[in-house]
Amino acid sequence: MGSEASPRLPFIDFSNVDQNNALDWDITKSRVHQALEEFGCFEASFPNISPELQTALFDSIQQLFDLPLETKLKNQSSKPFHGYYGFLPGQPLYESMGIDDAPILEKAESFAKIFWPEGNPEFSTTIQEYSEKVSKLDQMVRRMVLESLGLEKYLVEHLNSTNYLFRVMKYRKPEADESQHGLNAHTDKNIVTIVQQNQIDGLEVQLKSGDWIKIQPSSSKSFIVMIGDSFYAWTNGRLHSPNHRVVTASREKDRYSLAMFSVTKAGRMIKAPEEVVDEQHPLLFKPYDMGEFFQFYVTEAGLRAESALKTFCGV
Ligand SMILES: O=C(O)CCC(=O)C(=O)O
Ligand SMILES: [Fe+2]
Repeated sequence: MGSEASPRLPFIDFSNVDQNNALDWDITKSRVHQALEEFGCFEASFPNISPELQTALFDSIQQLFDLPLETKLKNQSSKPFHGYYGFLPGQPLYESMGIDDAPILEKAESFAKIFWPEGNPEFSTTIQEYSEKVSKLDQMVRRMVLESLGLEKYLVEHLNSTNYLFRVMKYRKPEADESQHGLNAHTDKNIVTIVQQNQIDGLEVQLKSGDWIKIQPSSSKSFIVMIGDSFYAWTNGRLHSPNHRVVTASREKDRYSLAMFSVTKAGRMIKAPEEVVDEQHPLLFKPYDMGEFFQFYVTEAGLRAESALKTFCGV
C-alpha cells in the first residue's frame, strides 16, 4: 500500500458496558456488529485487567520463553496450534506455546508443571486470572453478535459449545541482516480471537479493499478483538474474518503478545442456523467439526489453499 495515512480500526470502550445498562449495551452492540462486518476486528478497551496483572503476566511469559529450548519442547500436543512452535522455516523470529483451558486453574497448574515440576503458583494463577477475565470479553462480544443477528435463542448453546486456548507468543528481535517478518498472513480458524501486544506493535490486518493496515493501539492495555473463520461460517458470511500477519515493529526489543482463542469442543459442529440462510444468503459451508478443520489446515492441501475453509467444506 502507499504511504497515505492508515485508517484506524474502530475503538470500542467496554468500561461501562453490561447487560443491565440497556442503552450503553445497545449502542456498543451496534458498533461491534458494524466493526465486525466491515473490518472483522476492532480495538477494545476492557478495564477488568489491572496494570499489576498485565505486568505480572508479561513477566511470566518472558520467564517461560527464557527456558531452554529442550524444556519448551515438552509442551507437545497432537492437536494443531496447541503445543510449542518455534523457529519455523520462513518465520525465524516466532515462538509460541498453547495453554489449553487456561481459565481453569487446574489446567493452568498442569501446564506450569510441564516446566516447573514443583509447580509455579504465581505463574499459574496469573495465567488463569488473566485468561478468565479476557474470556468475559469474548462472551460479551459473541452475545452482542448473536443479539444483533436476532439469534439470541442460540446463545446458551453457542457459548457452551466452546472452550479457550490461550497462546502466548514471542518474536525475538531480528539480527542485523534479518527482516522484521514475524508471522505469515493467515485468517484465524476459530470463533473469536482476542490479542494483546505489549508495547511493541506488529499486528497488521488486511482490509476488504486489499490494503494492509498496521494496528497501532491507542494504549498498550488495549485488546484487538478479531473474528475467525468459524464465526464467519456460523454467521453464514455476515461477519468478516480478516487476513492478518505480524511484522514486528522493533529491531531493538523482543515482542511479546497474547491471544485468547475461543474454539469449539470436540464433537460440536459449526453449523449456520437456518435464520441466516435464505435466497440472498445461500449456505456457504457445510457443517463441520473445528478439530477436523484444524487437521485439514495443516496438511499440504490446506496450507496451499487460498481459503482452507472453502476447500474443506465450501458448498
Ligand atoms: O502476535 C500477534 O499479535 C498475533 C498472533 C496471531 O495472529 C495468531 O497467533 O493467530
Ligand atoms: Fe492470527
